[in-house]
Amino acid sequence: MVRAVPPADLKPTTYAWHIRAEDLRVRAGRRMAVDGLDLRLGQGVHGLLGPNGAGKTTLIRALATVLRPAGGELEVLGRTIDGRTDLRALRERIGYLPQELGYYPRFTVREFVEYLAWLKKMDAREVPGAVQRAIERVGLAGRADDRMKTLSGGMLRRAGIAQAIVNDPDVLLLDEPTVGLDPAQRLEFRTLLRDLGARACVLVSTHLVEDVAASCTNVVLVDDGRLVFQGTPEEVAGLGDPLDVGDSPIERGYTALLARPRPRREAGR
Ligand SMILES: Nc1ncnc2c1ncn2[C@@H]1O[C@H](COP(=O)(O)OP(=O)(O)OP(=O)(O)O)[C@@H](O)[C@H]1O
Repeated sequence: MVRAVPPADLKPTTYAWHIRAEDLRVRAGRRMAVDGLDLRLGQGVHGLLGPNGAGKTTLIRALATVLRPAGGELEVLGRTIDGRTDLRALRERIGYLPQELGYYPRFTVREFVEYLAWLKKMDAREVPGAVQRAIERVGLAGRADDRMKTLSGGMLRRAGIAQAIVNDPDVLLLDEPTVGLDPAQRLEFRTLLRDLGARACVLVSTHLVEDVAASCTNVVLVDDGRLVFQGTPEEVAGLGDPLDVGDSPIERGYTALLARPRPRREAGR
């Protein structure tokens, strides 16, 4: 059967921002976990910070087109994310590491990354080389032909990062990628992030404020489903004072930002 391609999918898309959200609302279960969020992100590495339950995972799932917005506007690579847009072509240009990675335990690392490359409709001739490169970039070349079920937690995280980057995405969404990585791997991951951010828009959620200081060009702080602050790590570091809780200037700045009084929500929102 020949599928009619909607005209919007044939049009070349131009966009000012890789990600643009206006008054975005996204439900997680029955809760409006993202509730009135405005955000504009371009190329670079954006560190997504916020306390537990702030809405980071829900935001990332909406950007990955897993969750559909309940209100407001969301555009990724110039495509509107709503119930009407065909998202297939867009998904092929997004890399996504979910907080909880699903995989077949009997797949090898190579098969796992190949499978995801296939789902992203990569050109079959390019797949073997792209898979090998992605596995090398996350430092798993020595385990490429081992089954997923034999990997440690940190190695699984790295396999997850490999599948997210295999298609050289324009938007890369990484939900807590450094969980389980040992200190040497975290340092290598910072270098990888900087490298990826040189051409793509990378959004990486983490609780490790120090990682953001070391590898991100931009800090995005959310709390209670809304954007609280967006700026450089240096700006965050400049906001703290010695009495704020934290072991480093950026940690103290982060604490100070979260403690700032914020406008109340309107009734009914
Ligand atoms: N499936 C769900 N059903 C109901 N509530 C949910 C569901 N998923 C998330 N929530 C709620 O939505 C809010 C935002 O959750 P989310 O996981 O997006 O936050 P987060 O910033 O990623 O948190 P963490 O740092 O703990 O991972 C929280 O109050 C959470 O309890």
